[in-house]
Amino acid sequence: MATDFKFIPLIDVSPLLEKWDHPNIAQDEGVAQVVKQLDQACRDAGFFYVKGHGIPVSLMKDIKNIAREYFHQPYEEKIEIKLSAETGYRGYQRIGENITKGKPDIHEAIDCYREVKRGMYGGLGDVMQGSNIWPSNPPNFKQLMEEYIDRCTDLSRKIMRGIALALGGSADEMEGEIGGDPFWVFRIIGYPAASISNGHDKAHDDVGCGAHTDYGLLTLVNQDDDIVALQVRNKTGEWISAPPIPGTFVCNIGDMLKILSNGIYESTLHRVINNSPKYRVCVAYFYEPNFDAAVKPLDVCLQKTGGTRNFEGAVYGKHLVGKVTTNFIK
Ligand SMILES: N=C(N)NCCCC[C@H](N)C(=O)O
Ligand SMILES: O=C(O)CCC(=O)C(=O)O
Ligand SMILES: [Fe+2]
Repeated sequence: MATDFKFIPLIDVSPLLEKWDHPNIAQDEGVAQVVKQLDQACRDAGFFYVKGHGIPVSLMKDIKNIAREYFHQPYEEKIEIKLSAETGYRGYQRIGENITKGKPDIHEAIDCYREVKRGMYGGLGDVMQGSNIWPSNPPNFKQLMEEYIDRCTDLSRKIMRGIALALGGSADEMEGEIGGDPFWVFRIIGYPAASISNGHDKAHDDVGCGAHTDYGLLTLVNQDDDIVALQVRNKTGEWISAPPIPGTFVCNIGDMLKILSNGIYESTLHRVINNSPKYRVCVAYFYEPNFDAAVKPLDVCLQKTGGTRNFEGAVYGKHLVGKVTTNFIK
């Protein structure tokens, strides 16, 4: 992250969503305002809240509540959809099974990915091969989550158009070979309430998710309304809270956008600490490049940064597989 930001800005993206496929989008005054705010937020913090996003707040709430219902079940029920290498790393992981920088994360989760069919990306796709596994309870879980995922994909594509303009590119700069057929990752996460010891409440600073960056282009975080737990690191190393703002998404930049922008934007470190006496639910949608995209700095960003590549290129699918295969305790 480039600056010592103290808070995360809130952006109303509705003017961008109204004009997202307009041929003269770059000339529109309302869109230009949104683009300017996106650019500032991406440079300063790599994080921003989004409102005016068009996803019904009732749906945002429903999926958190249905996730809460799922996590509330006994372990034997939850483990019916166990994540393993055989399921293409899809399914349920118990508390402490995901590790970040060698330490177990104090969260449980269901991981989902866009479907990968056999041979779809040659050998590159083998590890991720499979379709999502959904719990049978609550009964409408799959249907609701799939509807939500579709809406997040659509919203992310439109926000990425604004970010492409912010970088000085054309609106569809991040489509085609880069993200025309975007891969996505979806995590339904539950963080246990802070533990109580010696008969009195004591926050233990259990790390719900250790400091990390996200892997792709753009993340949409839908977090519980009443718990402050997500923290974002600024340039001096201070942890800045991203408190819930009901009805909004917390958005952040992933590693692939850092490379594409040649470092004009960075993927900011963040972590989760749930010190509240309540169980916290968060549903995170990750919009990523095409699985087989060879990601390298965009020409327009190279020109702005003096012409030298600040990062090695990366094949997105390889980056993902590298993470996924080292994220779990054996
Ligand atoms: N798909 C994404 N971005 N997942 C974020 C989880 C981050 C924690 C993971 N153990 C890690 O170390 O990356
Ligand atoms: O729980 C949160 O607020 C964010 C989770 C997160 O950073 C992630 O899953 O990548
Ligand atoms: Fe994250």
